[in-house]
Amino acid sequence: MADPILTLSGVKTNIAQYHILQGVDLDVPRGQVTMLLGRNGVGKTTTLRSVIGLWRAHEGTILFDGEDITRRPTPAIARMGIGFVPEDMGIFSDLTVEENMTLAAVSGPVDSARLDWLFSVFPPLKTFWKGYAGTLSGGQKQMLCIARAMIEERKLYLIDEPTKGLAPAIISTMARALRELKAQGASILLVEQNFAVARALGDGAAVMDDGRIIWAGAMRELATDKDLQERLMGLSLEAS
Ligand SMILES: Nc1ncnc2c1ncn2[C@@H]1O[C@H](COP(=O)(O)OP(=O)(O)OP(=O)(O)O)[C@@H](O)[C@H]1O
Repeated sequence: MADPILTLSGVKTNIAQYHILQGVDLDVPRGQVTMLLGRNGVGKTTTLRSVIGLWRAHEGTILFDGEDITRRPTPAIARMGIGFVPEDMGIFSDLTVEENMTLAAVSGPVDSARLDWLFSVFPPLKTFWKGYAGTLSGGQKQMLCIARAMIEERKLYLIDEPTKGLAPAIISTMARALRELKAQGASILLVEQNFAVARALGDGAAVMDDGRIIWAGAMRELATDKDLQERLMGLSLEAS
């Protein structure tokens, strides 16, 4: 692949005594949306957390934009241009939406043009700007979580199950936001269980099983091949 933005080679990550990642090889192309798929518990979240340094890979290498980030501390990795949206959202309930967003802008004051763009994609953030994040609905909290990662331009976004438990209208809002992010030139690695969303947004897909990538290719190839889906994930994604 020509010059991927992120490359994992033979990444092994242990959590306590468990060998969770058992040699992950993955290329994330520049300017594309790559879907990380697979059954529950196969290591998708652990892969994202290993990239950003919240778990430490004990073997293998992780290259971001040509630089080895395998042993760098998380803040240094983030500063190089990686935004991370964790599955548990990680917002501050006791702070306002404004305070949550301001804290997320680590390199200086919030850029007003970027904020206007985020308000246009996530209108409730403008409506509840002075409200406490803890009082937002589940969907609004997820918008805030993603908007925090987007408040500054990043080269790569790692996003863990952004549509989990959300209503269809909010899923559409999320999808639009991610499309706009990609249109701005960002690369995205997205864990997504909702295959309709994965198919609509993904350029490429990588499927994990048991701590390894067992298939990688074009999303359209996976989306049109039910046998492949069943073989890779043991179920028809069309049905999910
Ligand atoms: N803090 C932890 N302590 C012990 N085991 C953990 C911990 N976090 C994750 N694991 C285990 O690591 C394995 C991979 O988990 P991970 O969250 O990466 O999977 P996943 O593919 O993202 O699954 P899901 O779709 O359910 O989030 C699972 O067996 C899980 O139980």
